[in-house]
Amino acid sequence: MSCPSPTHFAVISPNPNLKPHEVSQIAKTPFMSFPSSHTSHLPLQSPRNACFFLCNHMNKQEVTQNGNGLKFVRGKKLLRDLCTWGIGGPCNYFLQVFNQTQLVSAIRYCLEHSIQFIIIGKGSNCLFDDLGFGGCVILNRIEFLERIESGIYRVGSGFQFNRLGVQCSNEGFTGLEFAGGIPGTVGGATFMNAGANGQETADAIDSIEIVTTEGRLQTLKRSDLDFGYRSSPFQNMEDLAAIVAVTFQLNHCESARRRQQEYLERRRKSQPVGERSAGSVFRNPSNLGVSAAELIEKAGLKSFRVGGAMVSDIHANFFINSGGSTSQDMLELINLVKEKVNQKFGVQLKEEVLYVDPHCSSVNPNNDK
Ligand SMILES: NC(=O)C1=CN([C@@H]2O[C@H](COP(=O)(O)OP(=O)(O)OC[C@H]3O[C@@H](n4cnc5c(N)ncnc54)[C@H](OP(=O)(O)O)[C@@H]3O)[C@@H](O)[C@H]2O)C=CC1
Ligand SMILES: C=C(O[C@H]1[C@H](O)[C@@H](CO)O[C@H](OP(=O)(O)OP(=O)(O)OC[C@H]2O[C@@H](n3ccc(=O)[nH]c3=O)[C@H](O)[C@@H]2O)[C@@H]1NC(C)=O)C(=O)O
Repeated sequence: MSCPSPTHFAVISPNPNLKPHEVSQIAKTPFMSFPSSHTSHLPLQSPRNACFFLCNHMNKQEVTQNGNGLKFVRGKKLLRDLCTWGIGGPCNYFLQVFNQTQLVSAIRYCLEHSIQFIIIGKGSNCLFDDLGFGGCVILNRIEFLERIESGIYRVGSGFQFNRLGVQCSNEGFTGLEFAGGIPGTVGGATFMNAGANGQETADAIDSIEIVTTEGRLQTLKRSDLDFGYRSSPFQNMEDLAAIVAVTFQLNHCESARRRQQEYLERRRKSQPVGERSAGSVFRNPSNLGVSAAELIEKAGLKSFRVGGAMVSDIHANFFINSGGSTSQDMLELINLVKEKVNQKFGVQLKEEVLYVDPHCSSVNPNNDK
């Protein structure tokens, strides 16, 4: 399906049966439940209609300002400019927040006006839809870094994770060397429990500050939280609005800097750095002793493509937007690869990337709990 432009949205009639509360309803839908041509399977009262309904109002007002002076850009911001895959249509509301006060204010505004919202960092683990997103995208720019004491860093959730990894390693602390090449934010890495080279984000965390959907601030101790491979309690936390800051506790280590540079070098050789990707598309299957990439390569799928979406010829678990990939191309490629790997090896791959439904919150389809 081609990407409708904002003007295209404007001529589509809203569904007259749709009530405002249905538009803002949070409906978490697993990635895997989307067939490759899901648009043709939608029932009439689907949230996709809700998206048309919202988008139909887009261009009337370009900026909405809330009581605290926050400016929401209306209907103009393209999601493809906010993610590493470079895919995605317009979002109905968009704003950037630079501190906790702005974040809380934005969340309250969305809640009071029944506008569904998502928080994004670098968009390095997201697949947006060509239809865009009918709610509000809040871009996290909370980027402070405080050195509390030796080896203890309190960092804004919008701080670049790779920058943090390089900085801590250069200062002689171990625990985040792997972060050196990860294109996300501290918030995204904590939410996903990002990992590489045998290290994981959660292992370096001391505490996490969050805002709840009621606008309350809470500090959670790492020792009270249950993290797993690419999983965090935040993926299932119903009253989480956003992670605001994370405190890391690291140990001194002479070789941290060298190790960080080695990891980065290894990444440059084994991954398609510089291409438009979202990192690993699938999680590695647990307890099989084989990686998702190996299975995809052995199924003969390196360089396999659907439209502008392509399996990387460098690393088979990286799918590339080789130019002009639509969200549909990428979804179809993901589904085809899953099918073929399942047919050949009887292994059901599970996505690591998150699909942001145009009318729903993004979801992690593979929460292990
Ligand atoms: N190992 C590697 O080489 C790579 C790893 N990655 C992983 O993906 C992560 C993605 O980071 P990033 O690009 O910043 O994330 P994204 O902008 O891609 O956001 C992905 C999702 O994470 C959640 N999220 C992000 N920030 C916050 C926050 N502050 N509070 C609460 N939830 C948040 C949101 O989920 P929701 O909308 O459901 O709330 C969001 O939809 C990386 O840090 C890493 O873990 C990505 C690429 C390569
Ligand atoms: C990129 C991500 O994280 C990466 C992380 O950077 C690397 C490095 O530690 O290890 C994981 O990849 P990975 O398991 O594919 O690691 P690699 O070391 O590249 O490959 C594992 C095995 O697969 C083989 N391999 C790799 C690529 C390929 O095209 N074909 C292939 O057969 C390799 O030879 C190796 O034997 C993380 N991915 C997951 C899903 O766990 C991400 O999360 O987005």
